[in-house]
Parts: sequence; structure tokens; C-alpha cells
Amino acid sequence: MSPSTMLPARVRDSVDNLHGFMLQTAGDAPGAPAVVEPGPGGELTVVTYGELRERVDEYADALGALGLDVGDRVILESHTSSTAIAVYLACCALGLPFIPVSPETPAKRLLAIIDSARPALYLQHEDGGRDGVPPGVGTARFGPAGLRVERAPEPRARRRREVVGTDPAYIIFTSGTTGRPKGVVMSHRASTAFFRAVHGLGILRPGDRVATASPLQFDFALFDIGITLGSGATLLPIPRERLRWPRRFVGFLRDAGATHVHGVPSIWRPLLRNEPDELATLGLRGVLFSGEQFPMHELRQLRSLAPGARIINCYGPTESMACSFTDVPDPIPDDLELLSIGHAYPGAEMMIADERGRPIERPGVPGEIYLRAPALFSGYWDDPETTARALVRDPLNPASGQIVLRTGDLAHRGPDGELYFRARVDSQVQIRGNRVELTEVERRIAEFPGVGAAAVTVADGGSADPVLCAFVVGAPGEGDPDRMAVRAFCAEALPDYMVPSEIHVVAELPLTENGKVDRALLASTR
Ligand SMILES: Nc1ncnc2c1ncn2[C@@H]1O[C@H](COS(=O)(=O)NC(=O)C[C@H](N)c2ccccc2)[C@@H](O)[C@H]1O
Repeated sequence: MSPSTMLPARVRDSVDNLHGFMLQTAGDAPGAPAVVEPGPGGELTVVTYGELRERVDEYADALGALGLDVGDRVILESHTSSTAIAVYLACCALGLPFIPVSPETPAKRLLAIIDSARPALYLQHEDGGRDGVPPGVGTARFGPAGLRVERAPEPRARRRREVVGTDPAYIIFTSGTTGRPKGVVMSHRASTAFFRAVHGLGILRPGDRVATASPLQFDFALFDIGITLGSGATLLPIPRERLRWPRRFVGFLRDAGATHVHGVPSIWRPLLRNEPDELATLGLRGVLFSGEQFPMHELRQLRSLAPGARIINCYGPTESMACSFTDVPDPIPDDLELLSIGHAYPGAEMMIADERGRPIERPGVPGEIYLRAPALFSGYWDDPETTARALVRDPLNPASGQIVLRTGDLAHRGPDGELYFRARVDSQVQIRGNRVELTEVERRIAEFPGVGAAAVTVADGGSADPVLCAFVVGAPGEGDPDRMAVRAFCAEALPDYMVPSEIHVVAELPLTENGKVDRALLASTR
């Protein structure tokens, strides 16, 4: 890095910064492959850790020359790539909070994020198609040739020279339920503390090749980047268009020599349905999933197609990046209905408490998950009220001033002391005065032979009780499930107020841009 952007040595060495954490392999083994991705002609190219560090330094010099201050936000519109990672790490080195957005982000939503975050700079790829970035925001394009500034950021006073560990490293804007985007602010110290703790679980090692399926604006992608580079392994960003074509998806995994695949459960549905035999020949060593429950029927199928692979159920909200990493049993017991989310990663602890914050120790009794950990988010961007509801005093020891995270998730403790995820607190509904967890109905339907996956929503029943609507997808190779049989199957095990009034057979479940089942869309398309 040139002197103009060199952080004072004492800062870089002493402070926990994601830049130093993710580039340590560039020092130990600069020739090791960091990223493998399609080149301009589509052929797979390798970017080594040494080359990545050079790219980071180039971008840091170019960004440093724009006169931005520590804390000024930079929005990057990109898919996951070595260039996007280089921009991300350059922002980290300069203390510029990094806000990833996807090229698929609708203009209206992007403008809402810009309006909230008031970024200094908007960066997109050389041939990105975004225009209409409001005045007052600098714009630039990046590519293998470096950074090209189109509109310089507004001049500003530079008040800070040091990047400190509690400074924001990134801000992930999630689609808050109110429609106003919610910015989850994560500091360098929280993020590096998280990765250092998770590193001890031995999920990855140098030589592993991790195919990552999440879009950059989802913190699952930032997790994959951090855990892969932090382990000296190699990241294989799956081209977005390949995710929709099972044969090309498997082809990419094979050509890139993937040993691990990380993604939400839904990335597997088309593969399990259309290319099970191809999948079985890949010899995957590891699968890590997160974001929502993996339908048991599909998980059993994946388990059988990846014998010996370590399958990890990773649970946690963006506000802590994750809470726990639990191995899926091999084999999966026939009578297993609920996956464990185990115990928190080393150096963190999950507890469950009732609505008044009183701890629940009795097995089987549901309560809200609280997380005690050094790796908690700093708060929601520009939203102290919502922050105060999530970052609360430790209910067991309020006098201490220790802040813990209320996850908004319900779980119960099993006889083995492990936690079992049940539902989002806000996904419970009252039906005829009874509390219903939609995920419990989904699990029952997903057990019906011939059902691949199910989603249950409530449609507004007007003045009457909300109406339970189920959407089911047939299992691979099976025809459409018989709706009346599904309903009868529910009635055998669930109280009548939990039996869906409507059952719709659909070819596939709609997904959000992060790949989760889009329940809001289902509820509106009744
Ligand atoms: N393994 C699960 N079983 C069941 N419900 C789940 C699970 N993982 C989340 N969830 C749900 O999804 C919510 C979090 O949603 S989120 O904020 O968009 N974040 C994510 O989904 C990804 C998460 N931050 C992450 C990123 C990278 C690595 C691991 C984990 C949780 O609060 C749970 O309700």
C-alpha cells in the first residue's frame, strides 16, 4: 500500500480488522488459491492470495485518494467475486463501512437504502447497468483495470485517522417487515471475534474448495468469504445463472473441484429433483446450510447422496452472523422430526427465556433464544428504538450492564440439553384463540409421503379468524400430492385449528432474493 493510504502500523497490527484477518494467508502462502471464478471468456481462473492482496492494495490506494473519512459508507453493487472481495477488504482497511447490494436489487429498494445510509460512494462493476444514483453520492466503476471514478464524492472534512475495532465493518440491509430497510451494523471486532471462535470448529482447512451460493447482500456470503479466506481455503463463487440450471450447477461444482457447498436449503431442491445421480458423483466432503429449516425429506435425500460428508446446520440471525453450528447426524434416525441447533459456538452461549425474560430450564418448554457473545451487531442503522428491543440487558444479570441479543426465535431444550428451533416469535398466529406455530404445521405436511416441501401462511380471513393456507411441492419423481389426503394426514396429528383450510399444490415454492421461501408472497397470492 502506498504511504497515502498506509494505516499507521500500530493500528493495523493492534486492531482487529477484517482486512488483516482475511489476508493472513497472503503472508504465509501467497501462491495459495484464494478465489476460483469464471474469467472474461468463461474459463475458470485462479486468483492467488498474493494477487488478491495486490488488488486490495490497488483499490485501497484508489479509494484512499478520494479523501473519504473513516465511517463514510461505500455501497458495492456486485455478485460475489475476487474483485468484490478486494473492494470489501480495501474498505475494511480504510474503515469505510461496506454495504453490499445485488444487481437484482430493485431500484426503489436501492434508493431507500441510499436514503437511509447516505453513502459517500456507489460502486458498481465496469459493465453494471445501474443508473439514476441520486446526486450527492459519488459514483465509480470497478473492474480488473481498477477503479474509474465517474462522479467524485462530495468533499468532506477528514476528522479521523485511525480505524478502531468497534468501527463498523459492514452494514447488511435486510428487508425489515415494515418495508423500511433495516441496516444491521457489524463492527470489525465483532466479526473477527466471531470468525476466530468459529475457526476452532475446524469446518475448513487449506486446500478445501468452498462453493458459495449466496448473493453478496446476504451475510451468508460474507460468512463464506470470511470463513474460507480466514481458513486459507479457496472460495468458488457459483455464477448466479448456474443456480437455476441443475445440470450446469453440478457442472460448475465438478469443473471447479468443489469439496464443500455452502447455501440455503432451497439451492438443493432442483438438484435433488433433477440431478441426484450427478450429485452423488461429486464426492463432496462438506455441506453447510443456514437461513431456514431444511425440509427433512430433502435432507434425508441429500444425506444419502453425499455419504460421509459433514453436513452442518448453521443457525443464527444476521445480528450475530450466526449462533451455532450443529452436525446433522449420519445416518439421520428414521424417527427424527426436528433438527437440533445444538449449543452456541465456542465462546458464546444461547439460553431461552419466557416473555418476561425468565430463563426456561425445563426440557420441551419453548422460549425465546437469547445469545451472549462477543460477536453481536452494533445496532440497526439510524434506528435506536428497534436496536433497544434487540440488544438488551442480560436478563439473568441486568445489574452487570452486559448486553445480550434477543434473537426473536423460539426454541425448546431437548433432554440432551441441545436447543431445537421451532419458529420465529413473530410467525406465531392466533387461530380461534389458540397459538399456532406455522413451522409445526409445515413439518407435519412435509412428513406426508410424496410431499417434497411445504410452506404454510395465514391469509387474512377478513373479520373472521385468519385462514391457514398450505402450499406443497411434490417430492422428486412423485406426482401431485392428493390434497384431501394431506389434509387428513394433518388432522390425524394436529388439533383441528392447526389443520390448513386451504391446500395448494405448486410446482415450486417462490423464493426471496436471499433464497428463502417467500412466505409474504405466498400469503398474498391466495
Ligand atoms: N439453521 C436454521 N434453522 C432454522 N431457522 C434458521 C436457521 N438459520 C437461520 N434461521 C432463521 O433465519 C433468521 C435469520 O435470518 S437472517 O437474519 O436473514 N440471517 C440468515 O438467515 C443467515 C445467517 N445470518 C447466517 C449467515 C451465515 C452463516 C450462518 C448463518 C433466524 O433468526 C431464524 O429465524
